[in-house]
Amino acid sequence: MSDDSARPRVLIAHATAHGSTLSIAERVADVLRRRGAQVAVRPCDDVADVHPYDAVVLGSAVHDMAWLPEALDLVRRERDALREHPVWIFSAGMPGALRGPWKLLAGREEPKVAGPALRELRPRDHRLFSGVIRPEHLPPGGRVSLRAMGLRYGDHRDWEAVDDWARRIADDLTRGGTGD
Ligand SMILES: Cc1cc2nc3c(=O)[nH]c(=O)nc-3n(C[C@H](O)[C@H](O)[C@H](O)COP(=O)(O)O)c2cc1C
Repeated sequence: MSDDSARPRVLIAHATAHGSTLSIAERVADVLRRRGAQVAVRPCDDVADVHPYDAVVLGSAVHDMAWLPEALDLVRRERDALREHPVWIFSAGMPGALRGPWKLLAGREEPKVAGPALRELRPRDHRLFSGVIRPEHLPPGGRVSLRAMGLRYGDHRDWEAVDDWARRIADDLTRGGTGD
């Protein structure tokens, strides 16, 4: 697609504490750009207005079963405008770091962590991706409880899962899924 007016403008807003949510946002952006979209990747705090965009992808790291405050602020601030847009949301957590019975937690966590965004924005889809978790990210108390859960520290990002999700978004946009 060479005519810019025909290329969907997509905002990918993210909230990150240690960078893995941003890396997922950038990966989604790469896929969408390859599929012809014009993509801006911005921290949630820097998003003043979503009106210039045709579609929005919103992602946050998960701390203590909830999105980071700056992502929740964006949902509150831009709720009405976001509801006029097709929105996809993702969370970056640690399902891939859990073992054994604790893995079951991940399925239960998925709808809970993005609760306010799911309720307020009615997104087309939500994914909980695995990010990166290192001991130095956690307070000492958190390290103790996560050790008890058999947490595996490390980089658990699943790029194939991220690419697959981004391709689905691109397919939806190509089918005219911008709601126009
Ligand atoms: C203080 C703290 C609390 C966390 N709490 C959760 C949680 O409740 N559920 C979860 O799935 N992941 C949790 N995580 C894991 C992070 O969400 C995960 O490492 C994510 O990739 C971090 O994204 P970021 O690198 O963009 O900050 C927590 C991480 C930290 C540092």
